[in-house]
Amino acid sequence: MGHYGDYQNAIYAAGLRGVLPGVPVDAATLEARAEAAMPPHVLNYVQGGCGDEHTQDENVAAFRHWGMVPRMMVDCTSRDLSIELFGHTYPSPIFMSPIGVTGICTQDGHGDLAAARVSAATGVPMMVSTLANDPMEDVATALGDTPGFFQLYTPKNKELAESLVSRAEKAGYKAIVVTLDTWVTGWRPRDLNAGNFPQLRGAVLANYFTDPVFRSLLAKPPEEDPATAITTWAATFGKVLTWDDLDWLKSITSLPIVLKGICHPDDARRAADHGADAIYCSNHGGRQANGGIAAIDMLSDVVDVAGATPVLFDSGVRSGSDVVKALALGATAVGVGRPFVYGLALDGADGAAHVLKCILAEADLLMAVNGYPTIADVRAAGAVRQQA
Ligand SMILES: Cc1cc2nc3c(=O)[nH]c(=O)nc-3n(C[C@H](O)[C@H](O)[C@H](O)COP(=O)(O)O)c2cc1C
Ligand SMILES: O=C(O)C(=O)c1ccccc1
Repeated sequence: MGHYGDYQNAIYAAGLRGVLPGVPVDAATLEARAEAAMPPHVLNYVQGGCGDEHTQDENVAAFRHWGMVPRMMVDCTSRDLSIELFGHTYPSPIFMSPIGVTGICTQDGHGDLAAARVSAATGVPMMVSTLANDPMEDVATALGDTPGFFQLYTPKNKELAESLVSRAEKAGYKAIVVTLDTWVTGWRPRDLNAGNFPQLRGAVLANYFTDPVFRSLLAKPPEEDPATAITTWAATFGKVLTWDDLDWLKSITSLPIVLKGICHPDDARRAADHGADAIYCSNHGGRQANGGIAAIDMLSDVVDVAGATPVLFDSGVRSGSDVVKALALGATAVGVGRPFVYGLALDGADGAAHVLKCILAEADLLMAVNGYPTIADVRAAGAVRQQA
């Protein structure tokens, strides 16, 4: 079996034939290309965050405070980047974070299906947002043999929540990722200045519009009266969850429950004590609250109290070295967010697959050069240090 790092050889070999990568291999050039190519309202929504975007910038910058320490004289000719999660072995330690507007990031409006095909082709799992342009059942089919996760935005209406969860379970998703930090939208100046919020224009509401419970709340089906369907969506969108709700969530599904948005170690301890199946350390990419600490700077504190409960991580991951650092700080798996969407916008499924392959190639080559043949070695004490 080849290594993820072999993608580097493939790029050089193509170069010898005069074929250059159609989508850049690094995050900065990728983002610049996406800026030039994406429709401004979609770009603003994806690229933007809260307030003056200090937290989202800090998420990226803070990775520089952490440095890997190389080991020598280790046989690294073979690397193993596989991980275990919920009793399943995944070939790579990364996943696609849930991105609610994935659907509108391809010109055909079926970005969720394109991302699912990327997952099928690469084996990188996808977290499918509640906010999708195609119903979760269709996205699940496009995932092929790669396991998928369903990200739940818990509606105020509990029957609707239960319906979404039971559909996810029937469709074959392997976990329910409950997002805790987005029952209300944070203050997003770019979208406010453009007066644009995609959901309020009816984008990415397919999971609601196809849901029998949601439809039963409407006098007329969404196809006949979309405006009322959108208002109904907005009225039921976000339930404030408290710890008591975890028992309810666990009671409505036999799937593992992942709590997304945890940064405080006391919350992580409570999640582990209350039987969450995984903790997802994230600050939503700085899209929900500005002024927050970089998520990566909270990761080891969260891991320290999580005990045997796996900790997933995202927010600011832009490269293979970011992935390895998050693994070294104790993450079980690491989410890639905005970069895969930029790849999708630039070149559809091929572009997004390329972005993920580049991140994996860099991670693999870093482990090779740094003398860490497995993720267990990366997690060994001393692999990463905080630096000024
Ligand atoms: C455009 C966009 C839409 C998002 N939609 C969702 C969503 O539907 N559900 C969710 O849990 N998180 C959502 N997120 C947050 C991501 O899952 C992830 O936490 C974030 O993108 C990490 O930050 P990064 O992309 O800067 O690394 C969204 C993020 C972006 C950029
Ligand atoms: O844009 C987001 O980050 C997101 O996930 C969202 C979804 C619904 C309402 C507000 C934010």
